[in-house]
Amino acid sequence: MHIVTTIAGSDSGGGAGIQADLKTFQELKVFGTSVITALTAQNTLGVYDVLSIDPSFIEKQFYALLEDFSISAIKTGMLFSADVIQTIANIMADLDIPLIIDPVMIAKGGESLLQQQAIEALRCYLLPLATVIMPNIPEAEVLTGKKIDTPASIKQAAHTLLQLGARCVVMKGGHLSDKKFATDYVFFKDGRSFSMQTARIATNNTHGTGCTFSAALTAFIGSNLPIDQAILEAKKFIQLAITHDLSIGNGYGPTNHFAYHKYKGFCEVIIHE
Ligand SMILES: Nc1ncnc2c1ncn2[C@@H]1O[C@H](COP(=O)(O)OP(=O)(O)O)[C@@H](O)[C@H]1O
Ligand SMILES: Cc1ncc(COP(=O)(O)O)c(N)n1
Repeated sequence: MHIVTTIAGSDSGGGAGIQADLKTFQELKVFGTSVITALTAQNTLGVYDVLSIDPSFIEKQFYALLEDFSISAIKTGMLFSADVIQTIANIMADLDIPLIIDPVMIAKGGESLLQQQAIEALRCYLLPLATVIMPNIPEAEVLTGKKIDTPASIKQAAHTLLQLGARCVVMKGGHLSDKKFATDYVFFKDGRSFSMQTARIATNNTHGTGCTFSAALTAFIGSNLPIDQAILEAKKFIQLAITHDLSIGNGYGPTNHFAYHKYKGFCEVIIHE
């Protein structure tokens, strides 16, 4: 049994954060463990409050896992503050475990999940430790300080993130204006790149898409799938979770974490090398 860890915030609404990650891990048959960085009072309508967890207690959670388990992959989601990022980075720097970073900044409803002062800490301390960083377009713009709206600017931003130390960048295209396709762009340190294109689904039920995608990638990497295959299967997982949405709640509803097993033979992803 492969054991993986999510370091993220709790979403009381169950569609994003720790809850989305553990549901995804369970579906992909890895044993999920967690380090909770913050609690949110949240549903599909919005984030009503955030309670940050003291970094010393975050450290205790992390060390408790490391003492007892052989962890095969770790992901980070909502980290909230510079202190938390520094704490996680200090521990991660001594480990030889693949790290998948979802640089969560803003919830779908517009509430901030990362303090402004934490952006520099993310860039300087955590990003250089990334096996894969998977920003959405607004997050990549914040991390690189450049507007991203053309294929050339996507490539340029990915290269900036690779130069900062990440080994692979998955630029998620959900926020691009393409009405027909949802395209993600993958770039590796060795110069290789490819894109993955799926049909764009007309739905507001996209709460937790980034969390679910990065949790699926963590599960596949933690199960020793080669990285290209892990990224492709994770894209299928999120595409099916969006396609077969659940219509839960009255706002931006969650994705369907059950869909992959039922429909995985029926997901077309167009790859461009
Ligand atoms: N309407 C949609 N239809 C299909 N895939 C989507 C849709 N919106 C987002 N995605 C996909 O979901 C994943 C998360 O994308 P994105 O929305 O860019 O990130 P985030 O959830 O972090 O804001 C990506 O693989 C993206 O292509
Ligand atoms: C605790 C927590 N973590 C992350 C997100 C981002 O979710 P989304 O993928 O919808 O941007 C969230 N809303 N809440």
